[in-house]
Amino acid sequence: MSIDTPVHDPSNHEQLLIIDFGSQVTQLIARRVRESGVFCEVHPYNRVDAAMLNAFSPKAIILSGGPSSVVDAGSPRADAAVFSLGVPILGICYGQQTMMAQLGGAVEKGDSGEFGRAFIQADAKTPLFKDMFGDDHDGREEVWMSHGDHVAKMAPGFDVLATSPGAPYAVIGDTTRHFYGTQFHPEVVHTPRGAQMLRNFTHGIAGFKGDWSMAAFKDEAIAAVRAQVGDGKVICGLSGGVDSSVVAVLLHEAIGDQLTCVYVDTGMMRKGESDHVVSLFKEHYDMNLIHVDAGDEFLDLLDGVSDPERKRKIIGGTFIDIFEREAKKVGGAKFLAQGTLYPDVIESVSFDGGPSVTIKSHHNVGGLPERMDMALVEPLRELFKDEVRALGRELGLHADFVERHPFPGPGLAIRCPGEITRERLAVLREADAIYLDQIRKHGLYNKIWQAFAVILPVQTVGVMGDERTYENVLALRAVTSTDGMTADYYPYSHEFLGETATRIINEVRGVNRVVYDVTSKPPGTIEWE
Ligand SMILES: Nc1ncnc2c1ncn2[C@@H]1O[C@H](COP(=O)(O)OP(=O)(O)OP(=O)(O)O)[C@@H](O)[C@H]1O
Ligand SMILES: O=c1[nH]c(=O)c2[nH+]cn([C@@H]3O[C@H](COP(=O)(O)O)[C@@H](O)[C@H]3O)c2[nH]1
Ligand SMILES: NC(=O)CC[C@H](N)C(=O)O
Ligand SMILES: [Mg+2]
Repeated sequence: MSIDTPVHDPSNHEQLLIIDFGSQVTQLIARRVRESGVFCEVHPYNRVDAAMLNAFSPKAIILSGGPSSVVDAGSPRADAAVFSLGVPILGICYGQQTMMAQLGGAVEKGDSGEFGRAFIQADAKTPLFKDMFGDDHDGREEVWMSHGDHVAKMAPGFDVLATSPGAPYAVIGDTTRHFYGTQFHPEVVHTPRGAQMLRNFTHGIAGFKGDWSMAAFKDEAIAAVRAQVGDGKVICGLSGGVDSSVVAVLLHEAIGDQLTCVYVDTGMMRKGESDHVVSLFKEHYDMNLIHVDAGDEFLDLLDGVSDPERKRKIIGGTFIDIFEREAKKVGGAKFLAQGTLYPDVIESVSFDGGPSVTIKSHHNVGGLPERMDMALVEPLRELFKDEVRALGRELGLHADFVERHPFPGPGLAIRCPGEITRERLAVLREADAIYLDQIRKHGLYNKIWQAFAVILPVQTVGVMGDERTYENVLALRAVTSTDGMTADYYPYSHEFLGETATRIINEVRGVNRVVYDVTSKPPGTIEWE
C-alpha cells in the first residue's frame, strides 16, 4: 500500500481540494473546512494538474494565500484545468490575485499594504455572507488582512461584494460560475466570522453535506489497516502520548493479537510515567504490551553529551535499535505503526519556494523508517491533532490519554540543557511533578497546550534558613497553541507563579530559584533544545 493510498474510503465522502501557494496559514484553511465536516486535502500548486484533478475529483477548490507577488515574472499559477473543472472556487489573498491574473483581470502592487485588522463593507445579501451580519448590521465586518498587492481590475463576470480602504475588491464573486475571491483571510481566528464564511462557501455555495466524522473514519481506518497488514505482525511504539495511544487502540481493534506495543522507558520519563502508562493500558486493554526498561542504555550513551542535536540523534538511534530488537523477538514483525499526523505529511511534501532549515531533528520524523526494514502503518496520517483526540474518544480511549499534553520522545533529555546526569534528572522530575500538580489543582491543565519544567545548567546563590545555598535554577514553561507550530506563553497570575515557585523550592532539594519563560514561538521554540 503506497503512502498515497487513502486511509479513509474516498467513495464515501465528498472532497474539497486546497491548492497551496505557500501561505503560512494554509493548514488553517484545512482545519476550518474539516471542522465543518468536509474532508479536504492540501496539495502544492505545482502538483495539481488535469490528471490529479480527475483522480481526486473535488467538489470545490480553495486557492490559498502565498508569499509571492502575482505581478512578478515566474510567480506561481494554478493549472488552467482548475478553472475549467466546473466546480466552485474560492481564492484567498494570493489565490484571489492569481485567479484574477489568470482569468483576465489585473493585479498591482500598492504603495502600502494592509497587515492586521481591517474592516470590510459588504453586500450582506450575498450567499457567501449568510448569517454573518446581525439584523442591525450594516454590512461592516471585521477581518484580518495580510497583503501588499491588490486586485486592480476584475476578470469578466465578477462583481464586487465587499470593499475595504486598502482593497477595493476585498471580496468579489462570479455567481454564475461560483468563483469567489477574498483579499482577507477567513481561515484565521482574527476574522471572527471567517469560519462561517468558509461554511457558506462549502455548504451553501458548493452544496457539501458535511459527511466527515470520526465515527465514520474509525470503521474505514480499521478496514484499511486490515487490508494493509493481512495476517502480518505489527510493532507499535507506545509512549502514552495521544497519537501513539490512539494508534495502539485502533490497531488493537483492527488486528488484535497481531499487534505488539512496545513502551520504552528511556530513563528520561516524567515521574510515575512508566507505571501510569503501562498499568492503564494493561488494565483497560488485553493487548500484547512490552515494557522495555532501557534507562541505562540511553543514559550511558548520553554520558558527557551536551549538544542538543547530538542528544537527539543518539536518542533516535537508540529507539530504532530497541524497536528492531523487539520486532525480532516477536517473530519478525513486518510492520511498524507510527502516529504520523497530517501536518507532518503536508510538511514532508515541502513547498517549492526555497529549502527550509532544520531547527531540530525530531526523533521519529525521517530517521526511523529509512533504517528500518519494516513497512509503515500510519492510520492517522490524514488527521489533525484535534481529530485524533475526537477519534480517541470515539474509540473509548481513557480521558487521561485523550486530553494529555504532548510529551516529546526524547523526554526530559531536551529539558536538561547541558550534560544529562541522573542527579539532574531526579531534581527535574520532582520539580516537574509539583509544577503539573499545581496546574491541575488550579484547574488550568486543559487551558494550557503544554507545560513542563526545565533545569538550567546554571547555579545561583540563595539564602535558605539563614544558610547560603548555591543550587540549580529551574525554568517553568507553559504555552497555548493549536498545533505546536506557533505558540504563546500562558499568562499565569502572579499568585500562581509565586505559590508554585515556593512549593518547588521548599519541596525539591537542589533548586533555589525559579523563573518563568515568557517567550512565544516564534521566536522561541516550545522546548528549550
Ligand atoms: N517512550 C516511548 N516508547 C515507545 N515509543 C515511543 C516513546 N516515545 C515516543 N515513541 C514513539 O514515537 C512517536 C512520536 O512521539 P510523539 O511524542 O510525537 O507522539 P506521541 O507521544 O504518541 O503523542 P504526543 O505528541 O501527544 O506526545 C510516538 O507516536 C511513538 O510511536
Ligand atoms: O515526539 C517528539 N519528538 C521530538 O524529538 C520532539 N521535539 C519537540 N517535540 C514536541 O514538538 C512540539 C514543538 O516543539 P518545538 O517548538 O520545541 O519544536 C512540542 O510539543 C514538543 O514537545 C518533539 N516531539
Ligand atoms: N497573504 C497573501 O496571500 C499575500 C499575497 C501577496 N504576497 C500580497 O502581498 O498581496
Ligand atoms: Mg509523545
